[in-house]
Amino acid sequence: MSDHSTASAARPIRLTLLTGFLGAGKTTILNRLLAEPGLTDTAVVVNEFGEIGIDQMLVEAETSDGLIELSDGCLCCSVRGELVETLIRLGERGTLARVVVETTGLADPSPILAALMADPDLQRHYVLDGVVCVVDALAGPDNLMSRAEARRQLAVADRIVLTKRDLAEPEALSRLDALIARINASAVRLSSETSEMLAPRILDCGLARADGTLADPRAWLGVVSGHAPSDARDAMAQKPASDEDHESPVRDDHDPHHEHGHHHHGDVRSFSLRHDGPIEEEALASFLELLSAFEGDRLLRMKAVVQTRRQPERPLVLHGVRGFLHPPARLPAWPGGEPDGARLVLIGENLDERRVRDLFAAFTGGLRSDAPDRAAVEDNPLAIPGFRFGG
Ligand SMILES: Nc1nc2c(ncn2[C@@H]2O[C@H](COP(=O)(O)OP(=O)(O)OP(=O)(O)O)[C@@H](O)[C@H]2O)c(=O)[nH]1
Repeated sequence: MSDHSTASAARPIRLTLLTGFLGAGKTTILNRLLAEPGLTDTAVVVNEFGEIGIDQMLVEAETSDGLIELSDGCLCCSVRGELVETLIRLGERGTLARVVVETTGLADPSPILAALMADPDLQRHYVLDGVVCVVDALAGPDNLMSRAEARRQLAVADRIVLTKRDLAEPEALSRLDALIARINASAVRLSSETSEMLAPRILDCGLARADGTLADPRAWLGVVSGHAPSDARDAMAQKPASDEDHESPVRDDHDPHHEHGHHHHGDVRSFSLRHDGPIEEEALASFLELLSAFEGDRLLRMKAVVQTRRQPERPLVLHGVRGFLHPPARLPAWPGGEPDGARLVLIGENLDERRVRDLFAAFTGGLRSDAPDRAAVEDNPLAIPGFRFGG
């Protein structure tokens, strides 16, 4: 890591979360990233789970002055302790431009994301650049079918890097493709086999660009993408879940977090909501409030770009993890000058897609004949068929 004093103290540090199931190839990808030019003023935080030192030895020597290793167990369980303190300490140095946190293969990344959104000290120093999930093409399908952590890691990703394609049979690859499409259709996918540099393809994928400007929100949502071989162009047009889609739920048989109150036996999937034209600010706020109250625990991640009535020329950007909503941001203008209504991408575990769609329809005027209307919902949110208090 260079000790440049050029890094602006006022500019937030971009944080990348590098996740992926045990043995997926995270350290291999990290080593490759760090060998590429341009990763100056970067620190790497590695969490180990009972294997202290092993990954540190694997991460190449020239990065060692920027490598911090955590050792107090699973990152998702200790997130409010050592990781937060380490990140704050790094932030206070004032010289860093980027931090990459490699999670253990068993970590659920969403508490880490939620801490980033909820902790004022972290917010002062950091902006989330993105979540990169490494998926092993050989073991990936089985991991995704049987392990909740693997699904959660994939679900919250902005970028998915497929490794070990060289070892996988074509059938396994197409099974993996289908699982990824179901769990997270909007993330950009790429293969580690590429000879291209990885950094430009997996870093700087958040809304805040390195130069302080804002990226195209549609690319951030996964609506457009110039990178992926199987990008998310169609993700926004995904069909609503049908009963058929639930025929083979991906189940968790070995969730080690059951003692910590994490959900398991979950069906993790993504879907999107779309509204043409602007939405009233109050209606949006009410929708989000109810979404958070009733489905917050099951919402792993939500991203949205919304045209609102009072400032239709300035898109509102929303970013939520579980019950936490990042402070909404207004972009100066619509990319290309064309307002694009409202687009929301929701990724959840056991999320009731039908109820969320009904709720959205109730607040945006797109009512179906069998859905509650907005007045009824506002008078009595519990009137929504199937909603139970406390979700
Ligand atoms: N054939 C093949 N092997 C790979 C590929 N990527 C990684 N590996 C191998 O897979 C093994 C695990 O890779 P790591 O990078 O240590 O995986 P990890 O996700 O950091 O592992 P944990 O920290 O244990 O969760 C190593 O032996 C790598 O050399 C790939 O694309 N093809």
